[in-house]
Amino acid sequence: MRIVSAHEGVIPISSSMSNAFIDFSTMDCSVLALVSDVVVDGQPVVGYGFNSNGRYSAGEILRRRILPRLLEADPDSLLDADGGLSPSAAWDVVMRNEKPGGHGERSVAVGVVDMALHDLAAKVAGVPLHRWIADHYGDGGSDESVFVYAAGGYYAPGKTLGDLQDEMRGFLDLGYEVVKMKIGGADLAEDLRRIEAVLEVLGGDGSRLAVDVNGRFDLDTALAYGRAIDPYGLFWYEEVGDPLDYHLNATLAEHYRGPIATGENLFSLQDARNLVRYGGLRPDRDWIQVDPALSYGLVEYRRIQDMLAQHGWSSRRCIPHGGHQFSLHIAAALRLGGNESYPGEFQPTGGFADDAAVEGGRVRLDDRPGIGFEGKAAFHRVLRQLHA
Ligand SMILES: O=C([O-])CC(=O)C(=O)O
Ligand SMILES: [Mg+2]
Repeated sequence: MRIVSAHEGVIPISSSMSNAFIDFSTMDCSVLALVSDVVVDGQPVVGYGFNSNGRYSAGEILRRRILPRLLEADPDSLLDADGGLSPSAAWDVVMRNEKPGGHGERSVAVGVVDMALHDLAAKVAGVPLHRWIADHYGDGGSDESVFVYAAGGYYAPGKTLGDLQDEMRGFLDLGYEVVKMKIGGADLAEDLRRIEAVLEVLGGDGSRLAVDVNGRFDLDTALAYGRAIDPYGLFWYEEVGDPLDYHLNATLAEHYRGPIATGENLFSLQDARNLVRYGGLRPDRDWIQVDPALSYGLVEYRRIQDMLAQHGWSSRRCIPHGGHQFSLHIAAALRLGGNESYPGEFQPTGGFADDAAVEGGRVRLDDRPGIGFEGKAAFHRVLRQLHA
């Protein structure tokens, strides 16, 4: 098989909400279609990718470096020994002449391509991506359903405590059992009022509430909030300091007893390894949130999984950031602990297939070939326009 053309674009996923660090008024996202020469039912098979949420589009890197390398490569160099598309062979091709380190937005660009390659490979094989991953990288099987938590609880102009409670009630009505809200964008007293408002909706059960600081706190603030929220017994305390400040994280882990989660802004094997080496995370309770779409794709994510296993970490301690369908397949096939979900935000990319129902806090995988963007009508319309 051959990739005959690549069609890259940028779409807005903007909104009026904010976390503790950024607002999303100008947030956008790279989208990609890779058209192959394989024809099914009279149509070429096309692989789609996009760059999750929270980092801006990476079109310049895609157009100037990554896609030209892919399209100009000897087509056979992109195939495995059986003649199937090999995302890991393609990874070596698109990363040729790139220095190590300084991952920046390059990892985002490669992640978009890696997602589209995996979508394409599974579609050509005629199987859902989780099955393709299980067969090629996993133990041959996959989890039938995946734990998902509903992320939201952003700051927004005019948003009241009642609005926050309604948002969380909406998540529970959809079938979620664990919800996440932002903190760190207000002072401690105000954030505690917000947390307690959400706990009221959860019947006082802190183990069903995660809070996310988006890297805002210095060490003193991290510890002060930690002392204040400790009695709630929360699901996790997320990305408390700068993502690369491993010492802050390690000090926090010495003082805060509850689970800590981090990793959504670590974009490489090397950064993730440094987190495990120096970040003080505890494999019996903490969570690693590396997002395969932002961090050089599934090819790199598998390297991260191998590294974690070497350090005694179970794959079940990983719950990727991003709330996208790609990681849902990865979570099922690599037997992760779950996946984030965005029932309300980041449209049209956010969320799973239109018919994906959450039951008891878990979502079942469907049988559409590939990632299954075709089951997410509004997003699929955008993706189809790329190569119309
Ligand atoms: O607000 C964001 O950028 C998204 C985020 O941290 C998350 O999903 O955990
Ligand atoms: Mg986060």
